[in-house]
Amino acid sequence: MTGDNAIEVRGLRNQFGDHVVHDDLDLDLRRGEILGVVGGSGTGKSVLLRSIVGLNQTRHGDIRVLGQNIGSLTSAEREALERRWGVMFQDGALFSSLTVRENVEVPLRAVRDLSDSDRIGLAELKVAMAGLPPNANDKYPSELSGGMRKRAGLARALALDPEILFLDEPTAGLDPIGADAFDRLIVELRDALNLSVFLVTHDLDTLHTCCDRIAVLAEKKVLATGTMSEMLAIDHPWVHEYFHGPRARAAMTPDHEDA
Ligand SMILES: Nc1ncnc2c1ncn2[C@@H]1O[C@H](COP(=O)(O)OP(=O)(O)OP(=O)(O)O)[C@@H](O)[C@H]1O
Repeated sequence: MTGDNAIEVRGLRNQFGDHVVHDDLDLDLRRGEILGVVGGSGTGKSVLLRSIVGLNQTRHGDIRVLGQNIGSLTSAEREALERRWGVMFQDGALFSSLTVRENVEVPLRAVRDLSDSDRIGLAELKVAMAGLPPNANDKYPSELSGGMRKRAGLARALALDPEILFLDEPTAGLDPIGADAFDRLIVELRDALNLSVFLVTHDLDTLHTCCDRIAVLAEKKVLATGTMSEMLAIDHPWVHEYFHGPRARAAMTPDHEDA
């Protein structure tokens, strides 16, 4: 593990029955970068995210997060490490019976010696940082638009001042203007909070707007990592189709970037 990497995955194998999803997969997330993780449907992007945050039992391979091997932690060490990352799942994964502020308060309740008023104040701060108006605090998830629910999920992921932010398809289902605003927010938050961001996406615009590097999942491993211009030079059928196809060309046009 080098000090420059927030996450190091080595030799990861994930298998469900006889279906091998990952085989000998290596991946690094450098500190302070936004890494876009892309790949065809079913290539195991979500399984990879879930393996790193310990929601998927991995039989083979090493996963080190912030210098610690997640396979060999005591439950107290694991709990302490979990407080150093935040996860925003695709659907926001909010508790429907809690308001937005109460949802963000959930992880804060694990912090000892935090008074009720400080907890509420911190939760409201995170809601504002995620770009929601003050009146969103008292709303229930069912009263929010899809984009607002994603921002509420983001606020909860930021609750404990994480060092690493995991985002699973953050712009899926958003209209282009909402998606663009969300992409810019991710970059602003990374810059302001010095986050390292692991971002699973299908969205080429997000790759252009946000990501410092891209990791392509194919053939059960990370087939390539690099910048967008490095991706454009890769001679692999899926990679070429993805980065040179009609949607890629649209995402790269200057008019589109200025929109
Ligand atoms: N708990 C599980 N049990 C059995 N198979 C699973 C489980 N979780 C994931 N899989 C399988 O692992 C493969 C990878 O799933 P995953 O959701 O990671 O793909 P993905 O790359 O995120 O796809 P998409 O882009 O469509 O969201 C799929 O074939 C899926 O059916």
